[in-house]
Amino acid sequence: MADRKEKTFRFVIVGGGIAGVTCVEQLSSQIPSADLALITAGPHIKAVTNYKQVSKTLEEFDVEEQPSSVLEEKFPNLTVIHSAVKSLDTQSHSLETTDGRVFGYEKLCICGGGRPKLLTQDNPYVLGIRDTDSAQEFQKRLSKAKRIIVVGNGGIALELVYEVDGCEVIWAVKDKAIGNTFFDAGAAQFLIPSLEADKPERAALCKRTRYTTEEPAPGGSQTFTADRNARRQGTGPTEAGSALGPDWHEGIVLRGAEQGTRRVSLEYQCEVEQIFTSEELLKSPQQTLRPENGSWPVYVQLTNGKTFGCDFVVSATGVVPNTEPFLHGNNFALADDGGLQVDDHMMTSEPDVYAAGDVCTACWEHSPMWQQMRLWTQARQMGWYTGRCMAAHVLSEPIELDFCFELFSHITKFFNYKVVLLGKFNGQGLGLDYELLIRCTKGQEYVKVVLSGGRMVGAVLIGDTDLEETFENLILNQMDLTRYGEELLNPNIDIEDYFD
Ligand SMILES: Cc1cc2nc3c(=O)[nH]c(=O)nc-3n(C[C@H](O)[C@H](O)[C@H](O)COP(=O)(O)OP(=O)(O)OC[C@H]3O[C@@H](n4cnc5c(N)ncnc54)[C@H](O)[C@@H]3O)c2cc1C
Ligand SMILES: NC(=O)C1=CN([C@@H]2O[C@H](COP(=O)(O)OP(=O)(O)OC[C@H]3O[C@@H](n4cnc5c(N)ncnc54)[C@H](O)[C@@H]3O)[C@@H](O)[C@H]2O)C=CC1
Repeated sequence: MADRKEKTFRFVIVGGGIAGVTCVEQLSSQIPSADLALITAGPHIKAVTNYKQVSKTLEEFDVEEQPSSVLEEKFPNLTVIHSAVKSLDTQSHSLETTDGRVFGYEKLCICGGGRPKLLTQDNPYVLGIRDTDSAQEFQKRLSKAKRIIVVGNGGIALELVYEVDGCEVIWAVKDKAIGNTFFDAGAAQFLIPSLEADKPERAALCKRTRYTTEEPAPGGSQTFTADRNARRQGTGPTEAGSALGPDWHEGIVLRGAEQGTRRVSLEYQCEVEQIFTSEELLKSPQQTLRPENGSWPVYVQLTNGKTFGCDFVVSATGVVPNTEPFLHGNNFALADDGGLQVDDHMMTSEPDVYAAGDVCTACWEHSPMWQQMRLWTQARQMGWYTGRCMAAHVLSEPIELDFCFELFSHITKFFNYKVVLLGKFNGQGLGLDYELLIRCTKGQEYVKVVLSGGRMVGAVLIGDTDLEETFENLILNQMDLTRYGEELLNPNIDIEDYFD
């Protein structure tokens, strides 16, 4: 491959998602004279706009899908190559794209993102949602559907069950409570009534730039219904490749074939046993497959013994890092979750190769209050820090792990509530060595504080609590809070004044 090199760049970044684009921006601003290439499979790039540092570690921003020319105009030394990398040879420092071109690099950063970890591959009735194309396919299939089954209990499932109208949703979760990747059973209990309530009108909700697509008890159950008439319009361009993100569903119509009602039925503590089509059902001995009445294109048998028919299944069961084209013939160390292992300078195990965002796994010794989650904010932070590391290395300057990796922090929205997560918000890694303080006002706020050895190590804030900055400080400064006891969450005390 080496002798076919068309050009050698000082820096090559693979992937036009948030991690890759932020890395490009950082490198270009630190070393404007450097020859730099962004190689990306998708036709558009994702750029961070309206970035706002909310507090020391909390950040908010919008994301815009942009033509790559915007980036090239901003950084004259940047070349954007729209093709997928199909192979990499770290020895000769070269890579080949699917259109047959070979490029060399001095330093490479892999930001290839992740792909949905589907329940099963190649089943046309099982969909995952990752990028604009898959969201569009979901929307198209939903518009003809009367019932779908959503499997998974993380971010995508939480968003879908709340947003989908005009279609019955059966939501199968492995756990005892909803939203296990983001919060505990108490918070789940606080949020559940929202599934019964009407959604606020759309216009009042939209805060960010939207993604747009073209219109086209073990075994226990719970059912929630709500009427809603809000309608949304969907127009605009399509793209393939980068992950969706905050508010992706606000620009598209998530409506099934029926009118009016949202109906979510929850199946707790169960997994998918098998998925079979109506033809397979007819061939099966009656005792094995016993779905409820009705005729459906596909049936799902759950481990709680129930079988449901539906139009299709959404597998919202996490992501796997997109490492495939980079591994063959190279010696990348992989983490247990399949991500490219990176050290505290975002370097992989191969020389001159860095990685950032969903594709990598942070393998340095983490700060006691930080953990990796494959989130938009972390993709931006990693892309930014990797750009700084790459620049520091070529300039022979020292660089230390960035402060953003001191404390895990995430702002998002579920069921139309603001949700802030800080530190070890679910007592992650603490075993039994922690206590919880909880304050909850139905329909208004849920505040949970995780204390270990009398010090605050994490928090979940749902609703407009206005506590995030104070709690962030208390976690960062590790003040002994023993003497304050439950007063810490006394709603009659202005906690900010308390700690001044
Ligand atoms: C439906 C959905 C909702 C989400 N909501 C939120 C949210 O509310 N908040 C939040 O924080 N996070 C959210 N996330 C997660 C967030 O979007 C991702 O963590 C983040 O975008 C990852 O960014 P990335 O740059 O690492 O990867 P990606 O955005 O996946 O970008 C990867 C890039 O690499 C390119 N690529 C891949 N393979 C190759 C190759 N071989 N050659 C060349 N280019 C290649 C792709 O085209 C793409 O441009 C959501 C994710 C999804 C799917
Ligand atoms: N508001 C936010 O911050 C949002 C973030 N995201 C991010 O996007 C990415 C993709 O989202 P998700 O697919 O929801 O991933 P996720 O990692 O958030 O959740 C995956 C869920 O699937 C469950 N699961 C895994 N395998 C399963 C199986 N075989 N059967 C049943 N359940 C299984 C897990 O227990 C977990 O509840 C994640 O990185 C997520 O953090 C997505 C939507 C919103």
